[in-house]
Amino acid sequence: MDITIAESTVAGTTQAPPSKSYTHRAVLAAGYADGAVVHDPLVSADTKATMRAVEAYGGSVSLAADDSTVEVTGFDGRPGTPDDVIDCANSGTTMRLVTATGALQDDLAVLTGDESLRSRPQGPLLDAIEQLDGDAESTRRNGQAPLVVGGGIDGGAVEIPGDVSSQYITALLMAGAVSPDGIDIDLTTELKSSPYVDITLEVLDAFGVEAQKTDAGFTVDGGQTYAPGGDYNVPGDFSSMSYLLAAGALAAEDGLRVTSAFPSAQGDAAIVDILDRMGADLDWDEENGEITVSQSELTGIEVGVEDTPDLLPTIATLGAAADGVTRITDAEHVRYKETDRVSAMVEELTKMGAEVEEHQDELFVYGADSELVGTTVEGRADHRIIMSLAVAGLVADGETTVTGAEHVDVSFPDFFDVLESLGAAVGK
Ligand SMILES: O=C(O)C1=C[C@@H](OP(=O)(O)O)[C@@H](O)[C@H](O)C1
Ligand SMILES: C=C(OP(=O)(O)O)C(=O)O
Repeated sequence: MDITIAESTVAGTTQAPPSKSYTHRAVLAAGYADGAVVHDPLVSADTKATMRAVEAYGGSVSLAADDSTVEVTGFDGRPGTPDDVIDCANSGTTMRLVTATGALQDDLAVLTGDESLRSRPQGPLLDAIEQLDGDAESTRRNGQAPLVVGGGIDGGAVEIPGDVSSQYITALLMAGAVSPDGIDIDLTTELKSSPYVDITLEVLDAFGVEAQKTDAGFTVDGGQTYAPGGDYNVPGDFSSMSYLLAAGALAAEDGLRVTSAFPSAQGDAAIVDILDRMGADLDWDEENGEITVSQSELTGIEVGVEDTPDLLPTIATLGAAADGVTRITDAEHVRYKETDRVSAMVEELTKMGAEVEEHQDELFVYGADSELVGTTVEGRADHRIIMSLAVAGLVADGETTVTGAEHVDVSFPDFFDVLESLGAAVGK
């Protein structure tokens, strides 16, 4: 489905969607427990993949008709052998987290996903499972899915790089807690995306599971039980909020208010500081979870995205509409996402008339001396590329067409309805 956005303004109040990262973890933690009710879950293509995986390992998942809760009956620390292949669809988080679950059962589990997911790196996690004497294979022996895992790991010590994906660490911590011996993780390189491990520690703590940072990495004791029968509330998603706030900073002449913006472990809350540094007129009422932002003259800044990879597309769009140079550094791991998002943003913003320069781990966006121009841009079946380009479309001259817009269902299924309800000129 192609979507067109014409140059337009936004105004009003909107609620941020629930956090994808917290929903994945809460649903899986409930699976590791004997069950829990997750309130305000994100119901999206990616989180549904995690729900399917919990069912494949022997849990059951029941979503309220209005999506307000998901009731999980867990497999209580002992995943069963799946009856069928687990389809993780487009979700890296699902694949990584439930690969480690699969290593806990004695038989074999097979995990696959869509073309994008089958091109993403899984090798370091497979190596880690092998270090724990589990079975872990890439069927094509290229470190990518389809994967086959099993072997009933007991736990132990692993060495793993930290600069490919933090999701490997999350996966090992969540599974390690119910392994007999626990898992000690020694990071062989610097950890990127580290706030996502903080989110994991926060969710584990809420389920009564202890895991810690160590000098070398992280550790989790084995033989723990995920607390049964609890209720878990999912906070709003700051990565999703970044598109709304960027839309506000670029196109809300009369201001835009975003609710469900309470502080949490999410690194992507950095979008508030980034917009502030770029000169946006913005206020975060942390107590009431509300951010207000108005259209502002933005200036380019330098931002490192080592902890906030999912913000790169949003920042690139903001940079293209700002004056001066925006330099986005520490971005190499952003190439391992649904698409290579560094190249994707360079190529698509260039089509819109922006001047962008790509390096292996950074990118320079030279602020628009002339206005961005509407044209057809490829969404590349990547939700974050689609949403960022749609926001750029709000300030581009004429009409911008974004291809494959239905892929926003991965993290923000009603993104275009929300944009339209705020007054943007969206054509479906
Ligand atoms: O654990 C998570 O919920 C996530 C971790 C990050 O990935 P990496 O750790 O692979 O950078 C992030 O990009 C992804 O959208 C969600
Ligand atoms: C990279 C992302 O998610 P995942 O790794 O779960 O596919 C994302 O949501 O931007």
